[in-house]
Amino acid sequence: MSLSLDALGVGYQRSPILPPVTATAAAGRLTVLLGPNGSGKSTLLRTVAGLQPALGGAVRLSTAGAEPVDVLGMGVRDRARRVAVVLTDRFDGALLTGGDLVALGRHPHLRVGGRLRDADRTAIRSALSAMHADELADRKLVEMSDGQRQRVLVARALAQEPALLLLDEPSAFLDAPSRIDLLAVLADVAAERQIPVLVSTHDVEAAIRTGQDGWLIDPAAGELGELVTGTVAELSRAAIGRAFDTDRVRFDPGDVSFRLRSSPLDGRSSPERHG
Ligand SMILES: Nc1ncnc2c1ncn2[C@@H]1O[C@H](COP(=O)(O)OP(=O)(O)OP(=O)(O)O)[C@@H](O)[C@H]1O
Repeated sequence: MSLSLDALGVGYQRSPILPPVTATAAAGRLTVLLGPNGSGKSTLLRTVAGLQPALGGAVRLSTAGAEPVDVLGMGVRDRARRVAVVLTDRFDGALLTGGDLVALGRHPHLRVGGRLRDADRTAIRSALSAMHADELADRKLVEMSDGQRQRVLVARALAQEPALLLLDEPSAFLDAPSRIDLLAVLADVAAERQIPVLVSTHDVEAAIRTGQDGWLIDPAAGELGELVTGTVAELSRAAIGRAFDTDRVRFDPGDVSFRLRSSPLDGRSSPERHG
């Protein structure tokens, strides 16, 4: 199952914020969506997910040997079965347990009456396990760290058993090691489930270390910006710098990090210890 955008029109009130987007995200691979603040990552993801109207074009899911299906033309219930979305909004359900929350992911698959069956319980367990969150099944959300809560939110999306997983900035509240770890787990999920996983992130360094393919929005290219695609290694060589560099900060592809053009740390040898 791969995702392809065909001249997808992205914008608000009929005004595009990007040129028509044509790109693919392969099954089994983690595709990271990168771009500076305000470049259009969330708007693009929301449009792919069908959460806001496309200004034109198509979003298709293709499986080898079968006709591609048009995501934007699907009914709401059908789309909920195939496309899972994790957004940045804080989840308001603090008294639910992790298991309760993940069970909500089964909702599109339940029959009238909404009782969980064995297959649903298996999907819930497998989603928690894929996110290394088995021990959170009985813990209340209010008693979880941001990182634990994020894993359970992603597990809820996996419990949908989607053909496509979309995540908007899932690592926003996480520390640096947890950000890398979450992206690495998402790469495993893509490989194990053989689905495309498309994730937007501000953490370019973690994305390059863990992602496989990238979609990069370069807002300075052309009138409306440009979407550049490639492997993360290809993007990091020049395109990341073109999109993100400023007068004061530049991306160093050699050690995959942003640096001040003149750093106050230049010439300092090691931290001083006190006490
Ligand atoms: N509801 C809206 N109506 C009109 N324009 C909007 C709306 N929401 C966002 N925009 C504009 O669309 C552009 C892209 O915003 P978007 O939130 O998609 O960018 P982003 O790359 O996700 O940003 P960030 O990295 O800061 O989260 C911005 O210029 C923004 O001002």
